[in-house]
Amino acid sequence: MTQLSAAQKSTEVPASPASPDSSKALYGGKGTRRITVRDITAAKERGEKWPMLTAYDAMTASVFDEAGIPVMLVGDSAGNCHLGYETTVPVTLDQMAMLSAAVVRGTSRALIVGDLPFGSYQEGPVQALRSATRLVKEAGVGAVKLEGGERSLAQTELLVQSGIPVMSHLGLTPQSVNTMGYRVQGRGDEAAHRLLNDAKAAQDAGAFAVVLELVPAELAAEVTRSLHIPTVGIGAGAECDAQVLVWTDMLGLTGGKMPRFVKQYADLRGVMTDAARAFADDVVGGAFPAAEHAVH
Ligand SMILES: Nc1nc(=O)c2c([nH]1)NC[C@@H]1CN(c3ccc(C(=O)N[C@@H](CCC(=O)O)C(=O)O)cc3)CN21
Ligand SMILES: CC(C)C(=O)C(=O)O
Ligand SMILES: [Mg+2]
Repeated sequence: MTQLSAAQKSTEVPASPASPDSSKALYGGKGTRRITVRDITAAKERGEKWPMLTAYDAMTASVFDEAGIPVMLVGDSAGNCHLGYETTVPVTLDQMAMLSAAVVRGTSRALIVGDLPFGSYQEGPVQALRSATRLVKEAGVGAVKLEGGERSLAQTELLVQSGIPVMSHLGLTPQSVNTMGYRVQGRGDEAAHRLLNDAKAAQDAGAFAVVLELVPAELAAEVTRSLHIPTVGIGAGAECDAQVLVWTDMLGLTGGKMPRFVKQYADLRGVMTDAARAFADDVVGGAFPAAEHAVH
């Protein structure tokens, strides 16, 4: 066995609560192995905030992985943002399996969460287990997400008992657009109480995290304080443990009217439009290909 140097030994001294061990951080930490749901649980205990982005393909996912994004969601928002549908409702489990597999292949560090699409878990726990098992075995996801608290309780329990980590999704649940519409959820005492109950039910059923979509910030803060699992906000204020955005919204690729919770960090749509026009102009004008692009 090799002797540890003094410097190596000193890194093993447990961090005091006053100076949290930043080497373990989900974002900006030193870890290189793939993140697990246990790392997510530990982050809540440290009071650490973390970012999540959606991804639908290997290349985009590899960029976010290299940027250090610790958790990626293969969202059924792929319906809108990748497949050209109006809503997430038509998305199939076959499509989610294909996209999830690509995102897993494109990443080495992020925890990949696969969204269970509409119709793949509503029939009951057995259907949910069959669907989630496909995403785990065929695509290699580390966890799945499903919409609903109380109404998806039996599904969450069976998946967790079977060894599949579950992220729950409450508030605006887009798969229920035909009954709920796209509206803020949890406004008013009764609705707020129902949401808090749903969150606790998801936690008790074994969920490792809960997405809160379009929920009043004060209510999301209360849920965050009440749970020992992290809350992941989207339009749910700053007090959530984590934040998620749809990647094409965040990078300005989606186009059209954005939900007000979106912050745009780039203008990919503008960049790509300009590049496509520059290429087209070069082809039409004869500037491309130049001599160095030809083979002889
Ligand atoms: N591109 C994209 N981004 C998303 O965030 C997203 C999807 N697609 N598809 C799946 C769901 C659907 N989501 C949505 C869809 C619409 C609103 C929306 O219309 N919000 C309005 C009104 C809210 C209200 O005041 O009640 C808003 O201005 O935020 C919000 C979230 C979030 N998800
Ligand atoms: C917006 C997030 C939470 C989602 O469910 C999705 O992208 O499908
Ligand atoms: Mg979704």
